[in-house]
Amino acid sequence: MGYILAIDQGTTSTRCMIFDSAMAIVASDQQEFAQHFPQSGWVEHNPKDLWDTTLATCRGAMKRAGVTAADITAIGITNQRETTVVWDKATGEPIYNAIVWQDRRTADLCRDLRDAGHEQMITERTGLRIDPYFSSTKLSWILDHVDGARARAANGELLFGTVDSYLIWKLTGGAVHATDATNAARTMLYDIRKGRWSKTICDLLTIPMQMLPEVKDCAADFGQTQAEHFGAPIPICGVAGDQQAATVGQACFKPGMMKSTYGTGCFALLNTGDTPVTSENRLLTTIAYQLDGKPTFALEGSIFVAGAVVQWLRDGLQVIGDAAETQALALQADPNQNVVLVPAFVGLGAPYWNAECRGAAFGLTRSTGPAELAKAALESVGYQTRDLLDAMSADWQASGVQPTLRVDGGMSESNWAMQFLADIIGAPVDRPEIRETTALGAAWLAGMHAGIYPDQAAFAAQWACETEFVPNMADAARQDKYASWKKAVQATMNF
Ligand SMILES: Nc1ncnc2c1ncn2[C@@H]1O[C@H](COP(=O)(O)OP(=O)(O)O)[C@@H](O)[C@H]1O
Ligand SMILES: O=P(O)(O)OC[C@H](O)CO
Repeated sequence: MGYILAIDQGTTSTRCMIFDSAMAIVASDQQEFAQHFPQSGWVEHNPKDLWDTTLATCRGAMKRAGVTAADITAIGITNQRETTVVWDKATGEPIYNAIVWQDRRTADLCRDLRDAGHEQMITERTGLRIDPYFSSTKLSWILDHVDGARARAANGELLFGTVDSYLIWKLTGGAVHATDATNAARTMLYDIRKGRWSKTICDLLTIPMQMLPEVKDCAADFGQTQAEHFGAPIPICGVAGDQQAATVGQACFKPGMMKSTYGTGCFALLNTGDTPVTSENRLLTTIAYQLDGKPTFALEGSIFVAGAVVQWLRDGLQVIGDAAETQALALQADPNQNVVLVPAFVGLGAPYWNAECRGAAFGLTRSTGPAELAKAALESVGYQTRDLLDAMSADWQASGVQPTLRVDGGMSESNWAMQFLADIIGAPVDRPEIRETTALGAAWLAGMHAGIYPDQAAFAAQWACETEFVPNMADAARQDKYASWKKAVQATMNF
């Protein structure tokens, strides 16, 4: 006993990490899986891949750690959010691929909902904007496009879930159909103030409420895994969407604390305490975590393309062989070229919310090469974060945002990108010693619920900074560079 297994089911890979009783990582395993792009702007995953990689990485990590199910006290699950799965209640078989959070296929349906005047009602309840990003219109699309699905759903034959729900269902052998409040808050079907599914929105989208999972706290009993998966049952005691798990893992427990995670996309969450703050600046209001029945709220800025721009340099343009090469390239770039890259590959998220525009590069010359493009790619992530932080400060002026930004995720490994981030936001950027904050957050939720990990205050006291990036750019240069970015974004949206 004494180990916690954290499953981190992300957009491009599934990871499993085993933490010991002191919350140190003793082993991990990771598997990538296929991304499917059936049409422009569409992104799907095969749910079988999500499940298979979950099982394989859990077993792999257990083997590496030399532990059996009997050694594991509890499982914590964290997941790519919003991604939508619908499956047959009797067989557990999905009726369609998982529609991924990045997928824009429901842009028209979202426009229709806005044009019909539903945005205010939906935002008041869910804290979200009407956008294809969230689960509800993806669910509606599946019910409309899979033969007979609406009727079967109405008949109680189909279940809906975000990826956490689907994995819980599979792990427990269909015994538990549940999610946690943070994942529910991303569906655009959940009333974050009342803490229950919104009948009004379900009726509007003709979604039978019986297909929705039960909503629990982030630290709660989510059932036990079937013995056949890992050799003996293991209780599932913690669940949170990946960005919320990172907020927990970064110990952003006090109002005003903020983290930004740089994976495929970038997601900044600002803890606003027990009050859901309505954004005047096109940010989202969401649940940061829910413990003992009490939600803590956050303002969230979601950027769809962060590390993905580096993947594009590697896989699309093939100008780098590995993500880490961008750092050396950025250092070699000609400082006199002002290349601005707007990576709107799937439109733009916060604070622009433009589903239709696509990416653009400005300031290209004949001597622009991989170095300048790599630099512009890393800079684009800093600029997008600045957009979010400006919006957060404007929304939360009275209470005050703490000046330091805690960062994590794959791209936070890049010292160059993190230094540029500090420069362009004009505030310190703190990178923690434990970079696997998402898995750590899920592990802590599970371990705390199981009674083997410290309470919130003691956990927060353990957070340790590895590097603080201090701003080192003249104000005038910062203003000039950011002004170029704003012009480039406008031009991209006008194109
Ligand atoms: N050293 C690096 N410099 C720049 N980008 C990086 C670096 N290492 C990883 N990345 C980017 O970070 C992303 C992977 O981060 P990760 O947190 O694993 O993402 P996800 O959970 O979304 O799959 C990739 O998009 C990759 O391009
Ligand atoms: O898989 P990630 O880490 O890119 O996170 C995806 C987000 O949860 C989408 O909202």
